[in-house]
Amino acid sequence: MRWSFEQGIVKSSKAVRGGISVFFPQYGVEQHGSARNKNWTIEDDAPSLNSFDTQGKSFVDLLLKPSEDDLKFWPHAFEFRLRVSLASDGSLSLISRIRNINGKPFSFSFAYQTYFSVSDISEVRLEGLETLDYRDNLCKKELFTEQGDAITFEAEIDRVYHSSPNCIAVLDHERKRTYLIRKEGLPDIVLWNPWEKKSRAMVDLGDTEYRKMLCVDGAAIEKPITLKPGKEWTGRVELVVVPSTLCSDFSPSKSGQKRFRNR
Ligand SMILES: O=P(O)(O)OC[C@H]1O[C@@H](O)[C@H](O)[C@@H](O)[C@@H]1O
Repeated sequence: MRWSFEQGIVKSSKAVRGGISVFFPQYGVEQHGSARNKNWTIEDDAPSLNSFDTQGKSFVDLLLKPSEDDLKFWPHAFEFRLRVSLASDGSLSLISRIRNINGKPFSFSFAYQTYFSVSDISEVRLEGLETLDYRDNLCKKELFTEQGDAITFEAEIDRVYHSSPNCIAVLDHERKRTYLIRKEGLPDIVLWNPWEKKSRAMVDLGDTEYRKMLCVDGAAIEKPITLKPGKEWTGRVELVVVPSTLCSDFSPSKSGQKRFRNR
């Protein structure tokens, strides 16, 4: 499901290109926040979650707390718990819980930067973002409105779509498979593909690897989340792969009305 770089560079202080990265506490600033470059600890006795998030799944609980040095750059104490779960049907879930353990409120933006592996970017169609407003990072974050058609890809793209439905579909015609992205607490979707020219300038991306990937990120960016002291925010994403034949009656707008768990 997930795309990973072929000839990238792995350094502990630098995010790996591919897979899923967590952007926190600031999307678009200083490498999208430091969370993705940190060493997380495994938490054996994480505070419990709804039983739906555990049943029939293998999972690991991770914990991130800011160090003294981190607090010099972003002076807000927090506990960030991340549960990564794999269900027997192959679906992958990430549940982030961020708690303010500060004396004062703080605000943050967030994204699960998710690299999907595709047969070829020209074979991909994305459904669920039709007619939505988006900010185009390639046009000074200007606001535009998407047309009524599913999105296809012919050039570099770097956009943040607002108020998106809770289910988005990425259809890969050649592989005849569809990725479903179900999310909760994450109103925005980031779409990113660097295309050819930018790929050539990136040291951790092969010159033609952009054709084999598409980033579709569940996110909270346009309206940052504000957390009062002691409060906790939760943002979930679930990634499912299904044969495209099973998706013929798929409608993101209908699915978006449903709660994440009522599928
Ligand atoms: O190279 P990075 O830090 O992983 O970021 C890749 C891209 O991530 C996307 O989410 C951003 O919208 C882009 O602007 C950015 O270029």
